[in-house]
Amino acid sequence: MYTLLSKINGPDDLKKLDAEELTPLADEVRSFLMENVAKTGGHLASNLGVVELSIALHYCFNSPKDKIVWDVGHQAYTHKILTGRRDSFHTQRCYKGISGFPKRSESPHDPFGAGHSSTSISAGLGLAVANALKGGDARSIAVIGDGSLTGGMALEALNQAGHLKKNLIVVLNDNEMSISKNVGALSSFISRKMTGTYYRNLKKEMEGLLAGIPAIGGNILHFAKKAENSLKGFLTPGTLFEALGFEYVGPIAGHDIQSMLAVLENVKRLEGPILVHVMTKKGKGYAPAEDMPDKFHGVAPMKPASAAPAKPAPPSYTQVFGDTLVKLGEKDDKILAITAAMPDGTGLTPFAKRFPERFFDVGIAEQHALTFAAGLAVEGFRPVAAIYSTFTQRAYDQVFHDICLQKLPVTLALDRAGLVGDDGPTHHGAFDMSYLRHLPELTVMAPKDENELQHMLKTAIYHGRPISLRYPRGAGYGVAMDKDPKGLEVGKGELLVEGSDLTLVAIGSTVYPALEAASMLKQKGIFASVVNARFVKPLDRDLILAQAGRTGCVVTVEENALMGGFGSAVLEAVADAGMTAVRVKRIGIPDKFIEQGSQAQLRADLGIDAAGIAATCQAFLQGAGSAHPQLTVVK
Ligand SMILES: Cc1ncc(C[n+]2csc(CCOP(=O)(O)OP(=O)(O)O)c2C)c(N)n1
Ligand SMILES: CC(=O)[C@@H](O)[C@H](O)COP(=O)(O)O
Ligand SMILES: [Mg+2]
Repeated sequence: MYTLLSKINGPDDLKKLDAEELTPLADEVRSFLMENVAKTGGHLASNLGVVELSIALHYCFNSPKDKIVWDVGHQAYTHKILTGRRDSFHTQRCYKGISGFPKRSESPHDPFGAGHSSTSISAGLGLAVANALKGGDARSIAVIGDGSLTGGMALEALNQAGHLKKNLIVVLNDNEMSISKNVGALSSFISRKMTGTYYRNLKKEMEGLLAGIPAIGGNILHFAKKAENSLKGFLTPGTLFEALGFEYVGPIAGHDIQSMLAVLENVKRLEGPILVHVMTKKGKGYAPAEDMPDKFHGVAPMKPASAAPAKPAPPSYTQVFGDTLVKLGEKDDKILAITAAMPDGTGLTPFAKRFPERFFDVGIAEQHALTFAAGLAVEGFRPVAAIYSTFTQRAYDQVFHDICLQKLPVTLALDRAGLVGDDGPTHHGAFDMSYLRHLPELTVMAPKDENELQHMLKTAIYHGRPISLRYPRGAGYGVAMDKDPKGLEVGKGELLVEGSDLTLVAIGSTVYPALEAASMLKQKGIFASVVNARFVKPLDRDLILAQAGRTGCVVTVEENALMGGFGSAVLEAVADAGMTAVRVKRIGIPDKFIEQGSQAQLRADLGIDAAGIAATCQAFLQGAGSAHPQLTVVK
């Protein structure tokens, strides 16, 4: 079935093929991709769109000597398949399998890791400058999508690259899509149709018009033809990139391998910064993905036809967030919603449809998103910025400098907080409770379930000061939802169970597992109190310290880094209160990066599931340390 692909164990094998064999190879790669992603899940449409481009790049350049850096890297499956990972590709994004993104530790053909967008040009430039400093002749190629080009870092890198004039090739993969339709002035400019049929029709009309002018028409037409290049240069994306010091090449057809080979062979011989503009179709080769590239950006593993129909899952935290925001938005037109290129992922699409004038997709621009929100808040609006926890790390200074320092009422809705699963270490929302709780003026909270999420969202929007709430990827518990969201008392937790032997203090996604652990412990004659802390800051010290004083033994649980996280806040409270007799044990994410795997598997590995919590409590009570082995270290 994969007669050509089976011969390729690296780029050197690829180069042994005749150029004419590359198109049938692309067909095989496409089938291989579909077959495997159907089993593992993953990023489909983006990868289908760059099969030919990936083959052309590896046919023309010499990886690993030449450095091919993929932006985000979610579209690097063909790159991986061609660089010695064909036979391990079935493990991509799986527990202990290969990563779904480029990873230096995985292959010499991955010169730079990725997962977060807009880093490839900076990294590619760094590699290029290093190569020049070493007197090398390797080429550095950054492959960036039109969506990722809307990230500020990309523009910062273009700016420096154009200035330095080092040998750097930027391949712009323009499919006019981010996850959803790409947005922004830059996107429409770089994909303008002046280079397509519209330009050709315009040219034909102009020629007819000029030729029709008596006597002098012929001369003017001759002049116009000579001026055409500058007209085309003026009207096409080249203008922008050439103004930044790049040689602009394109746009070229990104599914025509032969023409790409011709262009890339020429580009190889050019010096200085070059931008090759490649037009591709996201989802190419699979009609449903071509028609709905947003829906097929990320796909779950397909259930075998024989599998019993899955019972309907409870609404996800994301859905509850989105629906609650619409409900609150109906009553208050000061509520505005902001996303950084992820309307679907953050659940804001219903709000966008209902209130289009109060919804803003800023592109992959988290820093801008938060300062834009701060500007809106200055004028009395109630902006809600919905950004994944991990991507909010991009905008830490904006939270401090623009929101907290100015005490502005911006709501940070951090989705995908905690362990996200198959996307692995680049995407786990492992740090937000740590990187936010030390900022003055900011309230930090996390709901125990989807019903408490709706109440926390209302609490946040009407809090009138900087505030963040974080919630996990995936379904809620299917708990009964109160009819309307109601405000909570800020800084107040709740005592769920009272016990005498130890106090379990949990927050967010670890509250229900803590309750379950308490039941397990009760079977063993150990009676634990369970506190739903609700707030990392301000912590409900009265409640927690009262329970700590009663039992003398506290175990905290969080789906966040232990370093500076929620447990640290409890430790500080106990120490500040001088309660030297109270023993505290913290359960959470140790000082390591956590690899990919299912959320359930990773929670079990970390001991933040019910069984792990119960085991640690029992061991702690009996004076031992944690009952859980250390995590494998991510190399
Ligand atoms: C900093 C950051 N924000 C958001 C994301 C989520 N994300 C992953 S891919 C993507 C869209 C990328 O669009 P583009 O670069 O055009 O690639 P395509 O999928 O079209 O090939 C987004 C928003 C991310 N990976 N990193
Ligand atoms: C590559 C990328 O960053 C996004 O596609 C991300 O994988 C989406 O994550 P969710 O599947 O949790 O929305
Ligand atoms: Mg794109």
